[in-house]
Amino acid sequence: MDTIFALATANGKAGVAVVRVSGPDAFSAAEALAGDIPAPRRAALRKLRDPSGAVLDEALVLCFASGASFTGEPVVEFHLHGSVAILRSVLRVLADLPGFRMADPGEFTRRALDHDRLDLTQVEALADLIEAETESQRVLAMTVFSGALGRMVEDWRAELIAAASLLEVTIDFADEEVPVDVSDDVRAGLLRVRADLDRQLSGMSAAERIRSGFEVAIVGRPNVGKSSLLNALAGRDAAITSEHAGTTRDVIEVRMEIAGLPVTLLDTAGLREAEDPVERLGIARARDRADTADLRVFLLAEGDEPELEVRPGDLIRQSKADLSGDPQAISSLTGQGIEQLLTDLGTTLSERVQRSSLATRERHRVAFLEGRDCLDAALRLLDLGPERYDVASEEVRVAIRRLEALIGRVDVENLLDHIFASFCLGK
Ligand SMILES: Nc1nc2c(c(=O)[nH]1)N(C=O)[C@@H](CNc1ccc(C(=O)N[C@@H](CCC(=O)O)C(=O)O)cc1)CN2
Ligand SMILES: Nc1nc2c(ncn2[C@@H]2O[C@H](COP(=O)(O)OP(=O)(O)OP(=O)(O)O)[C@@H](O)[C@H]2O)c(=O)[nH]1
Ligand SMILES: [Mg+2]
Repeated sequence: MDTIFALATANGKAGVAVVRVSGPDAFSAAEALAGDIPAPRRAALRKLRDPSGAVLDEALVLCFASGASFTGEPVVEFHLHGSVAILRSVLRVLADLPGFRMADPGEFTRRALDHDRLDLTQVEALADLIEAETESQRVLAMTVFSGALGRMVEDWRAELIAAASLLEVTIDFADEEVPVDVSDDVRAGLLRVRADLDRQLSGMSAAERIRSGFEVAIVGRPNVGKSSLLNALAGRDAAITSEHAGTTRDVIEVRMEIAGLPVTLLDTAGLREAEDPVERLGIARARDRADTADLRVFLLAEGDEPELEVRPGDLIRQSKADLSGDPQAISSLTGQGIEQLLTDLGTTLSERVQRSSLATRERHRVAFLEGRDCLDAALRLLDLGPERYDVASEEVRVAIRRLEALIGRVDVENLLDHIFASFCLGK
């Protein structure tokens, strides 16, 4: 097996840059560059030299023994001064060591998976953790990274194995005169797992929103102040505003965090019967995006009615409070009601992620659905009586395999490339 190395920290100038080395010969990198192998888990200050003896940097060297590292392999870290030139010189020395090569993106984590340091759900969660930009994303990713989904799958697995074994014992003793009816116990076990699967499935859209974010569209007639509101909510001048009705044509997107949740705010073209063909295209886009958004903020001038269907959770506000003097209205000019609108958006969105599942990905959903189908089939067979117990237990075994694929217990080679494709170099 190759020994791999890569910059583990972000590219470019920095206070400190960490180069990570993992593999059977990792310690020889410490020897080659630092002259000795510091005691494991003790950061040691060393002059790093190239083979000619020239000093490349004065750095911290940190070794992890095989079986007690992130990857499970011997690992050496060089904590360098974050200079592009130092980094290049150190990487060159490493590349010249026999059996050493640059790591592929995600390859350290892949080795951690291969050495059972992480299960597949934890690998995915690690990718999410690194991508996390909001508080809710960090909390969800951290929960799964701590192994919560993996433990849940292990519990289901244990419950299902117990059920299948009960059935199989009954089959084995079918000829003997021991009339034990196991069907109630088996049914209870299958139903427990089934209920958990249902709960996870119904919480998936919330989890997906935490991962990918909510879309909130600001809609209303031209000139009511939608773009001004977008700018006020985002706290920056993201969209052009003007006194001309029909200013906004394309959908303007602004990413922000509301109540710890990732939100994309959409500013849209004002809705009206327009003559101008470009404006008409903009309005068609506005309608489409408002329709698919998770939530709409209807911004109205005095006397306006919402132009589109108002769905549960949608917010309706009157604009330009400073002109109307209406204490219920909001004003992007004075800021009246803007904080409250953010609070209301946060409350509405938070309610939607209350019962988030731990499963966030399509492959989780597919495994849950397939597992549940097998359990349903098993439950139906169970009702047909002991002659069908063998087929029922086979269905339970298939359910177990489907769920095992979640944590990578069964062969998932073909999945790995897909999962690791999203990793950054050095992870
Ligand atoms: N410098 C540095 N910081 C880092 C990492 C790293 O690799 N290097 N990590 C990497 O992403 C994270 C920490 N993750 C780690 C996970 C496990 C082990 C480890 O050595 N595990 C052993 C021993 C456990 C123990 O002593 O408690 C083990 O699990 O057997 C080290 C780091 C975040 N910070
Ligand atoms: N007095 C006052 N004027 C506002 C307020 N909000 C927006 N305006 C003004 O109203 C005009 C229209 O604002 P925009 O934000 O461009 O309106 P819009 O809804 O995006 O308009 P379209 O893009 O054409 O659909 C501009 O002149 C803004 O300065 C407000 O709260 N108070
Ligand atoms: Mg506008």
